[in-house]
Amino acid sequence: MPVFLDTTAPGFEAEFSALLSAKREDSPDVDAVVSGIIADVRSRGDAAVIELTSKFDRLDLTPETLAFSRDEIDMAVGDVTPDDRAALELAADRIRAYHQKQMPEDASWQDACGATLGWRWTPVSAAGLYVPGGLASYPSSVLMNAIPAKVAGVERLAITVPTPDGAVNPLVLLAAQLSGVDEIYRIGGAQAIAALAYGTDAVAPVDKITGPGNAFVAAAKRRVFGKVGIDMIAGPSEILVIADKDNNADWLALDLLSQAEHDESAQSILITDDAAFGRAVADAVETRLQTLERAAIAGPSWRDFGAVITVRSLDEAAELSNRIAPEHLELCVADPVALSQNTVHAGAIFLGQYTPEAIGDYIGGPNHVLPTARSARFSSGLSVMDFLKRTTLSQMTPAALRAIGPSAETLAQSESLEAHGLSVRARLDQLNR
Ligand SMILES: NC(=O)c1ccc[n+]([C@@H]2O[C@H](COP(=O)([O-])OP(=O)(O)OC[C@H]3O[C@@H](n4cnc5c(N)ncnc54)[C@H](O)[C@@H]3O)[C@@H](O)[C@H]2O)c1
Ligand SMILES: N[C@H](CO)Cc1c[nH]c[nH+]1
Ligand SMILES: [Zn+2]
Repeated sequence: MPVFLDTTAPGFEAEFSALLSAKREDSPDVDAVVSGIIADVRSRGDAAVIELTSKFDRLDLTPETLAFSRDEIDMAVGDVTPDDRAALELAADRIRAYHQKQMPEDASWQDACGATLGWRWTPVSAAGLYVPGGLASYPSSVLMNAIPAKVAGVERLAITVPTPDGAVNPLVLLAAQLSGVDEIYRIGGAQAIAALAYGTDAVAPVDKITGPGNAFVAAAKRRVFGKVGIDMIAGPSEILVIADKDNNADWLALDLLSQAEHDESAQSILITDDAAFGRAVADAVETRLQTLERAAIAGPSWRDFGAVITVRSLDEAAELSNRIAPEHLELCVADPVALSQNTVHAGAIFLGQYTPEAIGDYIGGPNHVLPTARSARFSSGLSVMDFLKRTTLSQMTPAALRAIGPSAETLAQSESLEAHGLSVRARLDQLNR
């Protein structure tokens, strides 16, 4: 059973804190394993990647077969049904349209002393996109990573996706084709992240790695950060549903299970102002678990990390939501827009009972790679900005240098940085001659 909490009950604060701090991933063991894998890939390159892929994905590769060939991709994509293709194309179009609106503008202006200042956005040259493939395969994650990169103008896009036992989802390959990916490697886990970061003979290194994955992938991204950029650590999925009693309990049960089925460490929480409705949703979850094919994953996730919290008011629900800072927040209440004004820490908000979170996972348009583990307090979901860098621009005229240069010289002296001051002074002396 998930935990049932009530804000009016004694001991609520302690139980709520325990829920917030529940350890759901990244044990020290994982980090030790990952550190060994990265060191191995750095020293033995393709040989290590091949050996680890055989061990973890039960797939024997050679340096030549690490990447899918064009023929393999064309052949697999040829098997995609027209309905699947149409759905993926619609998703790609909607995700592209949404992300195009995120493109920031360059800026340039002349200030009062005549200096021209501004900034310019440029894309990273090469991005590596991790597509999870262990417990499920994620064509949608290909679109969510590759399309913003392409919109940003990234020149080279490489995907890594594990294919356990060699099983490939042709939609992953089609999604890569639709979004303009250049290379697809059938490797996963920490070895894939290490290959993208440090390069091997078969995999050229990239500048930035994005994409979600399990605890091994997350630990590897943490470790390679600095050598390459990373987007975030997107861990096991989470959903928080805030609902009043005027909802369909079965719909909400399915929404909770939609994230529970990703991973045994996923977290699904319902907050409601009606205790009886909370019970009804929990019962509906149990009923659905009896027939759900992925109950083996969703069941443990719901029972170990799930929660139903009864609150006195929706304002109190919003306060708790901000403390949880969930990856996904569904607002199934009479006025979701008004409530959303108060829910400020969440990766993505889904407004109203006709907006199941699953719409956002696939087709809504916004990105589904989102901050987890309470990091929505300080970070945002994947976007075009993750593939761009902002370079500042400054141009002084002689008059501008005369106006502000002496202050630079003063500040350089205060830091005892002689050459700094002299580099300004030399120019001022010349101008004053
Ligand atoms: N936040 C998001 O946007 C988002 C989107 C999709 C999926 N997800 C999450 O991504 C995760 C996907 O996980 P997954 O496992 O299905 O796929 P995955 O591709 O992340 O991991 C599979 C790889 O893990 C490695 N691995 C497995 N066991 C290992 C071990 N004992 N030692 C070393 N390496 C090992 C293997 O190399 C394997 O190829 C889930 O947690 C899901 O919730 C998140
Ligand atoms: N809900 C996941 C992010 O937590 C994304 C996803 C992909 N496919 C289905 N769902
Ligand atoms: Zn999902």
